[in-house]
This record gives sequence, structure tokens and C-alpha cells, in this order.
Amino acid sequence: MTNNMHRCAVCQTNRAQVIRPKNGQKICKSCFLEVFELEVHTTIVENNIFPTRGERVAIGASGGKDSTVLAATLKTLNERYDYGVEFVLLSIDEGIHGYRDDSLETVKRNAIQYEMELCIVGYDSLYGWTMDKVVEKVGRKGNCTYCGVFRRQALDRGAKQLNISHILTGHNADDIAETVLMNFLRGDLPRLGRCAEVMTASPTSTMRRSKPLKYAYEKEIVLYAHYRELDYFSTECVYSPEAFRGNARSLLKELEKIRPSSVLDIVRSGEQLVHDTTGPIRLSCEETKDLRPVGSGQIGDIRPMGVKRHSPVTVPQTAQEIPHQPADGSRVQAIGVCGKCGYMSSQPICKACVLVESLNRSNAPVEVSFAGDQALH
Ligand SMILES: Nc1ncnc2c1ncn2[C@@H]1O[C@H](COP(=O)(O)OP(=O)(O)OP(=O)(O)O)[C@@H](O)[C@H]1O
Repeated sequence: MTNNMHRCAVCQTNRAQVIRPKNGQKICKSCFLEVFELEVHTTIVENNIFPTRGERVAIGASGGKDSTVLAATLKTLNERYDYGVEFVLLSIDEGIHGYRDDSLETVKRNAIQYEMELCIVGYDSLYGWTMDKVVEKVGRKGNCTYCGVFRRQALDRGAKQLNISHILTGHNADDIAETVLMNFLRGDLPRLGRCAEVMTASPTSTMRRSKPLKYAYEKEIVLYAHYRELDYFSTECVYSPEAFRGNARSLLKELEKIRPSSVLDIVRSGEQLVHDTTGPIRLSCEETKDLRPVGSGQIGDIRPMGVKRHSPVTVPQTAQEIPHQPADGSRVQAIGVCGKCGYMSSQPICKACVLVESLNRSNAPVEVSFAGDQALH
């Protein structure tokens, strides 16, 4: 790349070092960092993710690349754009020896590096079960269901302890596209629509949940972490990932090879379906036009592709105020409290308690039917 070197498509000065997977644009390292941050900022602004100055917001921090990049980017953006938000790192210790104990050490360092308070909540103290013990009992198949249900509630409970009602997670575009594919293949349209939203309020929680990295490709997250030399933990969970998600991931990777914009195309399809699930489902080819590279080469012109304006989520204040209307319009759920643990639940007994009861009760492997593999964290 000496004589024929490609110049950065944004600054037109430096040598291009990055080919952006979402649009093929060739840019230099410093423009990449700036564009990545600007796109996350745009997702935040367009979706009104931080409507209230002075709010304390929890970042679900696993020590992995996504949540570490999320924490680092948010610290930068909060200082640059003055959101006036206080971030707290919230980590769930699932009790997985050789995996989570190590990654929590990373989160502890991150808390110092980013000057954020850290709160760690363990499955052991909440449920009396670590994932190591769960796997000992139920085996590796299906253990992700327990982990997904427990983690979702554990994050809620941790946030509640901190008097926080808004949790951010590091789900990226690839995670969301996988979940959209899984729900599509299962024919689960209501869940499909919900999983593609940037902000959600669920029938079983008074928490808001947001995914500011929703439009960020996994590859760019890794690159961002690399260029900023972020301290993150990169080992996969020692228990095998949910099989169907693995299939969806392979399918997505194959599609991405043929058509790099597939990841965002699928995310966008999920967004379309959430608006259309009450009527006939239409996917227009016109939609994909928005995925062409945008901008005339100026940083200020670059917008996250596929970002649409959403109205801010209204957060219910009390359990009684939450009449949940599922996207399929099939039934209305109201929140009460779990008869076992007293934590909020749309059922007489919450899912976590049903699972704990079955673990405590039987010696036989426990049959589970919850969709705990839905990246419900
Ligand atoms: N143990 C945990 N404690 C707190 N938050 C968690 C935990 N596990 C997952 N999360 C949150 O859920 C998001 C998605 O988690 P997932 O298990 O899919 O991991 P991932 O895609 O590898 O993300 P990461 O790289 O942040 O670990 C994470 O980015 C994080 O915000």
C-alpha cells in the first residue's frame, strides 16, 4: 500500500486501514474510532435512550468485548456530549468456575479504569444454585435456559438494589440478527419483533432495557476494543452454547460472506415486523436501499445505517401500572408478585422460582420449556 495506498474515505488524508463490514468503506484508524462512537451516539439520540439528566443507569458488565466496549464508549460519549448520566457496572456472577470468576476480575479492573461503581450479584445467593451445580444436575443440554432466565432476573434485582430502573446491555447487531433468525425460523413473530427493539419494557419487569450497540457489527466492536487497547476477557463460556443459536450464527456468517449488509438487513427486517405483526407481514425490497453507504465523506454526515426514529418507551412506575399488550395482541398480562420470592412476575410463580423448585425437587433431569435462549439478559 505504498504508491497505490488507499486514502481514508472520510478524512481523505490518512492511509485507510479498515474496510467497514457494513458498507465496504475504507477508512483510517482515527476516523474509524470517531465514526464508531458517532454511530453509537446517534443510536442514543435518535432513540432518546437517556431522557433524564442525573439518572443512574446500569451497564450489564460481563467483562467480555461487547459490554467492555459499551462501557468505554459510553464513558467517552458522556464526557463528549454531556448526557449527564451516571453509569454503574452491574455484573452477574453465574458461578461458572474458570470462566466467570476470571471475567469478573476484568470487570473489577474496568470499574477502576472507567471510574464507575461496580455491583456484583451472584446466582448462588439469589437462587442457591451456581451454574456449575445446575450443569452437574441437568447436564449441558438445556443449561442455557436456566442461565438466561436467572440472569435476566438477576440483572433486574441487582439494578433494583442500586435503585436503578434502566439497564444497558452490550447486544450487538450480530446478536440481534441471530435472535431475529431464530425467532423467524420458529415462527415466533411477537418475540421476533420485540428482540429487534432498541429499548424494551417487558411484562415481567419494571426495568427499561436498552441496547446502544444494536447497530454495531461484532467485527467493528472487536476492532474498536483492539485500537483502544481495552482490557477485556475473551474466553467463551465453558458450557456449550445453545445449539439452535449456534446454527443461526453459522447461517448468519454464511450470509454475511455473500452479502456483508445481511446482518443489518436482518435487524431491519425484525424492526419492520414489530410494526406489522398486527396486520399482514410485508417486507419491502425498498427498505434495503437505506443500507447503502451514506455520507459524502464528512464525519458529520455519517449516520448508523438502518436507524429509525422510535418514540421513547414510557416506563411504568409500579407493578399495577403495567398492562402489557403483547405484540400479537393475544392477551394482556398484568404484573403482580411471585408467590415464592416476592419479586415481580406476570405469573403466580416467576420463571426463576419454577426452575429453582424443579432443581430442588427432583433428582431427574428437569424439563424446561422457557425460551431462555433469547439473549434475554
Ligand atoms: N454475567 C453478566 N453480568 C452482567 N451482564 C451480562 C452478563 N452476561 C451477559 N451480560 C450482558 O448481556 C450482553 C449480552 O451477553 P452475551 O452472553 O450474549 O455475551 P456477549 O455477546 O459475549 O457479550 P460480552 O462480550 O459483553 O460478554 C452483554 O454484553 C452484557 O451487557
